[in-house]
Amino acid sequence: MVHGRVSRLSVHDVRFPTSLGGHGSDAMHTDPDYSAAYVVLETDAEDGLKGYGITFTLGRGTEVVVCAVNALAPHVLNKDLGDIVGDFRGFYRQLTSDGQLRWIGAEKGVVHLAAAAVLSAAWAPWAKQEGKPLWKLLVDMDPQTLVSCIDFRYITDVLTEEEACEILRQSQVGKKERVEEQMLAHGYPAYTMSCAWLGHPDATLKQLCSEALKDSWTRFKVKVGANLQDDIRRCQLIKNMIGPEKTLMMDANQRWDVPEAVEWVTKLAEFKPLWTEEPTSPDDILGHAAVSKALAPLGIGVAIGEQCHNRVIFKQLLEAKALKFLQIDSCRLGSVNENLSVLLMAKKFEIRVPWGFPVCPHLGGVGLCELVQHLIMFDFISVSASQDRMCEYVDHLHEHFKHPVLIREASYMPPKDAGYSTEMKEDSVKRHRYPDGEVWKKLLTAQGN
Ligand SMILES: C[C@H](O)[C@@H](O)[C@@H](O)[C@H](O)C(=O)O
Ligand SMILES: [Mg+2]
Repeated sequence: MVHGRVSRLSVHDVRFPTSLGGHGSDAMHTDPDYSAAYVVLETDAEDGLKGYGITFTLGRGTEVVVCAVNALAPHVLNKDLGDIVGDFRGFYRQLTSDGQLRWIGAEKGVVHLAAAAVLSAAWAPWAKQEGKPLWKLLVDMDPQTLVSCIDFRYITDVLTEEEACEILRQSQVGKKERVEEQMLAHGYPAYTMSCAWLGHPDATLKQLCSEALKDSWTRFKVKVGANLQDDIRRCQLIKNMIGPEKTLMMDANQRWDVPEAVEWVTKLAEFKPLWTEEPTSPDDILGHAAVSKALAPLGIGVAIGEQCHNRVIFKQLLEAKALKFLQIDSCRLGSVNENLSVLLMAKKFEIRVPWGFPVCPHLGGVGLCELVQHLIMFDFISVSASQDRMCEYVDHLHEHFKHPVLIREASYMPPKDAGYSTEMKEDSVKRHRYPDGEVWKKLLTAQGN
């Protein structure tokens, strides 16, 4: 079991100027600078153990998340990591139920993003001291211990602790084969979002798409939603390049009202997208149900999740059959703890619909690929055992991580290094710290700031 008392919490505002190249841009987030509130927990453990946690942001506003992390610090400081992970449910509850801070949450928005980073910073050393990558730590954990990390508050009407344990027990069958014959041999299938950000001109889109085809990618997502004529032109362009056999998905990032979403996507139906992502506000469960119902006859599913605050929203989306593809996000939800509850709920709800709510996580951001890869490995091996899932991939900023993702033949290969892959390179953090890192000093001076 992990040990070491948390002696210091530091949190860094780390930003990458991705907006300069239009990378990461969509119909609502036109100039994202992929950024992170990066948490480092130092301990008094003799091995010099540190915990690294990350939450993804878009540039401005990272300083607000940094503030929220600092506000949560008293819940972590001077605690023994063994006590934290030994009662992970209690620690999750403590962070998310702070009697004053919960008023500006609770379990949503900035404080929840901050809680996710702190929780991840506690998961990372646990895996590290056990000498396992996080996915393996989860896969090897006995069901009782695993569910003891989950806060079931607000979801016991659809998933109890006993049911969650039962799901995990049942999926013991075939686990060894899923690890060895599937994940270690072939990895977890992925799709690429890197070619078709909204701010990419057509020439860039073409070039990136042809490179992706050469690299064996068979599934592509394109940003839509700002201008219908542009969408038609860009979808046509991609479809011409990838051909009818390869898969296309569309992502509107909450741009439309409900009727507008149905009308707009119907006009793009000729490109046969597998899904339309975030057609409208992520808070509008019934709106998504209406869009799902209207688009089902066209064979287009609804995907949503990257801005769904917490497990309660997912519970409702599942109950209302408002989505077809469920997109967890390792930082939007309360780290591994809350993601586990959503994975298990998706499994529980599987029997309600013929398509079974495939979990296809969100990864468009810095560090998300590094984190979520652990969750999908665990999901496939210990929960879903389902072959018809895929995970997003974006080809940005991996070089800043100590243990970057490894993609082979358009699949995520299981990470081998012990830990949660959350640690960034010291030099990258130093150079990209906002506003005093060398990269920003130069940029801000050039902009006359
Ligand atoms: C601002 C971000 O890049 C988003 O556009 C991105 O996360 C996106 O929605 C995605 O699905 O990858
Ligand atoms: Mg998206």
